[in-house]
Amino acid sequence: LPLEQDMDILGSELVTVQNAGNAQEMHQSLEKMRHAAEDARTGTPYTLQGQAADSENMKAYRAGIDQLIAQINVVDALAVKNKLPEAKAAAKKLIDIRNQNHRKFR
Ligand code: HEM
Repeated sequence: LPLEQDMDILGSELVTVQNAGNAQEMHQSLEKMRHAAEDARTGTPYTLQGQAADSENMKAYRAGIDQLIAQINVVDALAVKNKLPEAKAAAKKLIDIRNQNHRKFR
């Protein structure tokens, strides 16, 4: 998918994660977020168009996506243990990671 579409999926699924009424619902949205992030990892932001795939900026972009995937995995590990409040607390870090990376790459 185009990067914007992956980002739209991240955005709508993040809302579901934050408002999930049970851990299973949260888990399903986190799987969709992980899938969208993995696809976004293969894309190029508009701000970096024309830069080589192995440029420092593109490496930094993929490192930001990897940081997001790592935190998705932290949240999901809590969700599959049915620790909903802890998972929601850990999901707040997803927003910090989004904001930091949007400042750099969006
Ligand atoms: C949960 C985390 C995130 C959410 C909810 C999110 C959400 C969004 C949304 C809604 C957009 C606008 C898409 C549109 O124009 O339709 C966007 C754009 C963008 N985001 Fe994210 N984002 C997240 C994490 C990240 C991360 C980690 C990065 C980079 C490492 C990133 C890079 C970008 C870029 C570059 C754009 C502009 C689109 C482009 O250049 O093609 N985002 N994001």
